Amino acid sequence: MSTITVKNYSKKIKKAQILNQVNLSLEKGKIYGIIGRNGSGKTMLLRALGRLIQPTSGTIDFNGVDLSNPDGISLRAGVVIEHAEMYPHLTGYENLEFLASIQKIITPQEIRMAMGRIGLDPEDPRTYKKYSLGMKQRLAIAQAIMERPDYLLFDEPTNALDGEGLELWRNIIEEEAQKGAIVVICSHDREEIQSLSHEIYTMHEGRLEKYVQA
Ligand SMILES: Nc1ncnc2c1ncn2[C@@H]1O[C@H](COP(=O)(O)OP(=O)(O)OP(=O)(O)O)[C@@H](O)[C@H]1O
Repeated sequence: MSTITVKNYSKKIKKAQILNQVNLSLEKGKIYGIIGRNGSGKTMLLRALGRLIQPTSGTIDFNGVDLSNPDGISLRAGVVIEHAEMYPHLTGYENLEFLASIQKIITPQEIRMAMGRIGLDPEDPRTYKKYSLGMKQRLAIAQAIMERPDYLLFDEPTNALDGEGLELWRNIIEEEAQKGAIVVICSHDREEIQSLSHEIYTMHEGRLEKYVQA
């Protein structure tokens, strides 16, 4: 079974211990929820999983192979963490088309499908700067799923979504997990996390613990 394993992962920035000996094992096809207060380290953990930061100590491996030295491993992450960098003068579709031109692994039809799954119209002539916050969030979700990632990382992905957007997003993550993706979601919204996740963890001052329901 494909597994991502985080072992004793710590991250210090200046004197602050942002992640403290984090251990976590993520399996294919499962949805993981992480809850925690502002500043507890959730985003930093997602950045670690997305390999956007390097640990001060500890490792992340995929099926036993260290991901900091990932020769020969093809593991695609779909990430919705920070405000996505998009071109303001391009339409949503044109932005995704540009991003897809980097890896060249998907067709225009697949870009359109990804947009359709989250309720965006690929033919919408509006440029990104005219998008509402919720539309921007939907476009970031479309970008994250369009290249069929092996794992998906979402940081508070739904705070600007309306009811319809939320429903579409929930369907997407359930479908992606069923297709075999690993999905990790960080949120303050305990109820949302509880309704979606197979396993839940709490983050507190950089320490991760399994959440045991009372
Ligand atoms: N670039 C940085 N340099 C120094 N400290 C940082 C940096 N980025 C984040 N931090 C600190 O790391 C800690 C964890 O931040 P993080 O963004 O992971 O929290 P979070 O749990 O995602 O919070 P929120 O719920 O507000 O999004 C915070 O104390 C924050 O101030």
